[in-house]
Amino acid sequence: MIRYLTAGESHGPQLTAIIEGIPAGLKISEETINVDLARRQGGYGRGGRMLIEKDEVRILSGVRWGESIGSPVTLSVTNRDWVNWQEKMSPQEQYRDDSIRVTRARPGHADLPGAMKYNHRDVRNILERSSARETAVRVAVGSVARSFLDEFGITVSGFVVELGGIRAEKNGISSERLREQASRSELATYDAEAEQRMKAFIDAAREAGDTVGGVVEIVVSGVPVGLGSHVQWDRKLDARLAMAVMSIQAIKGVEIGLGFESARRPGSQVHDEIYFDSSRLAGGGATGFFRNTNNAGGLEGGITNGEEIVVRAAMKPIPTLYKPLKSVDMLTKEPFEATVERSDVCAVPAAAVVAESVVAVEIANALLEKFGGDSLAEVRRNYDGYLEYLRSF
Ligand SMILES: Cc1cc2nc3c(=O)[nH]c(=O)nc-3n(C[C@H](O)[C@H](O)[C@H](O)COP(=O)(O)O)c2cc1C
Ligand SMILES: C=C(O[C@@H]1CC(C(=O)O)=C[C@@H](OP(=O)(O)O)[C@H]1O)C(=O)O
Repeated sequence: MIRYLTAGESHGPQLTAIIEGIPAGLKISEETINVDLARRQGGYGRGGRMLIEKDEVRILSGVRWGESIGSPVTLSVTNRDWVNWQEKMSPQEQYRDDSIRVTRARPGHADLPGAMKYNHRDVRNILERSSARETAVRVAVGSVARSFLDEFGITVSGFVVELGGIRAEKNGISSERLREQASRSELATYDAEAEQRMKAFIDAAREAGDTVGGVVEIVVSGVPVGLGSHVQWDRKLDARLAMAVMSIQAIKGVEIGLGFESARRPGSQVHDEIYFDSSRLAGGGATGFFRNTNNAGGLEGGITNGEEIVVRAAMKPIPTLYKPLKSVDMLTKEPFEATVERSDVCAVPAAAVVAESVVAVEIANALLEKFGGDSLAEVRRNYDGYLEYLRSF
């Protein structure tokens, strides 16, 4: 079972994660993690902060000579912007300066409920941690989970499928080609024509001082039948995926497979009919059972059914706008219009990478729960034994 915690403020010295439960013998490298960190930083529509940061991970424990040793893995990502905030974010009392308190709570942020809950008169004590800067180190954690999944031929891909009401069309293209096209896109989408219109939408929002949200889709390929369980609410893999994805800043909706659309259709147009073809087994497939549709998004009863897992998430528009929103000063109770120095206009492509990462952690966890072992070799033995059994089912 993988557990992890993150720590760190947006303008503090660094973000840190400690991951517990990575089996021994897994190849983990800073270079591999950095590829995912760079992917998260990219994407059309981001603001000035991304010009300052160049995220690179440091592995501080749990890895020796390129492989996990079974002890907790500590990862850290430096905040380059911290040099500009050393005194304002200092842990030392001598730097206290009440004149720089932030007392104007921004709508759509954790600012006001957080300040009220934690008895703060300075919103900075809330916003520093509620910021999505934290997702940098979550992506580093996800990257380790991905390396683990790679060992079992499981891939996790994220796409922007809708932005500003513009939908990306798959047009019958194979999953592999979709991934390839998305990897070349500034918006992590696979539809070049839709991408142009999406970019124009972002440009128009920026001009208008407004912001943009969208929908991301995460596809997990190569998952065996039988991860997750129907027997208890907190073992259902669909529930765990929903929680993980919903925990990402600004995500307001999660659906699996057809999701909300399934509520609009009759049952005959929703459920994926079951077929069997023994030649699939002869051809090296894991099982002879198959479906011609995947409206369930790879999950039935909280258990993987061997089809691709498909999770979609709705991201609200970035809450800090150049076009001011009304709010009230926490101390004076006077109304004001929230102003902003810098902010993203759109971070949907970044959210796709973050969602990939949190999904990867949940899938890795479900795999470890079923095939658990303290070393990669042990997990693999358990996995191979199960696959062997499945072929005879
Ligand atoms: C990758 C990413 C980047 C974000 N960038 C910004 C930003 O620049 N400005 C902003 O106001 N919110 C940004 N957000 C959203 C806020 O962090 C989020 O809306 C806020 O913390 C409130 O949390 P909630 O929307 O989950 O309720 C970003 C979110 C993500 C996932
Ligand atoms: C730093 C990141 O995203 C930040 C998330 C964020 C927020 O309020 O969530 C606000 C912005 O930070 P700042 O206020 O420093 O400009 C974004 O840049 C990042 O993704 O690495």
